[in-house]
Amino acid sequence: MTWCKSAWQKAQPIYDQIVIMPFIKGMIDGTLDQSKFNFYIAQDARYLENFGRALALIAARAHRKDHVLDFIRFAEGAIVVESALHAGYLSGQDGAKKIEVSPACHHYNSYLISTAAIAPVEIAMAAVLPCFWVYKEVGDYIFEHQNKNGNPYQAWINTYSGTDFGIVVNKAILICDEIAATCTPRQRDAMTEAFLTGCQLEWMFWDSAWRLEKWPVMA
Ligand SMILES: Cc1ncc(CN)c(N)n1
Repeated sequence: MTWCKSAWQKAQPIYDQIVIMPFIKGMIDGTLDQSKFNFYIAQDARYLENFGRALALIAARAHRKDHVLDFIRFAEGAIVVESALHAGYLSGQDGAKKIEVSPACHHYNSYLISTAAIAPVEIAMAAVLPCFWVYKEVGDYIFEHQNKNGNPYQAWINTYSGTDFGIVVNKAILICDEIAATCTPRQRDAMTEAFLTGCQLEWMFWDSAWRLEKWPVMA
């Protein structure tokens, strides 16, 4: 079995919990409270900047030249394409850009940047894989089950269930399998651990938006 298939099998319980989250159910039927979605999208704009920087760091550290180019393109996709989707949603929000980064977003950003900067590069690649793969699976799931009648979250659903994003995700999966095939069992285990941490952080990100998460103590 490929590393990716085995890692996804281990992540399946987390994925199963993601698709039943109230936030995801609200996107499926289009009833998600607008304030929760606005919170999510404003946090996600801050996340995407850091995700893009993490991908650029991995590009700089990748051993293979084709992987350097792939990660440069991934970084561009996060900063240009995904951010454009967010800009569309954010344009209607007053002062959304001034929002304070939530604890979950802060934690996820720090994990991505520190792992991309100093972890062995195969672990860094595994750590960012859920950012691609979980979103594709969740996007497809929402697309299949969605209420299409005036769903306000249609642009989001179309982006993450779309074929363009699917091509990028398949590439990220392929790269991780190529790298894992050159690793020792111990290195592959460390990749799996990083992948599972990323999946948990994806769950936490949606959960934090549902709760409009605040810091327990204010500055
Ligand atoms: C938190 C999160 N994770 C992943 C994605 C998809 N790149 C996203 N937009 N936001």
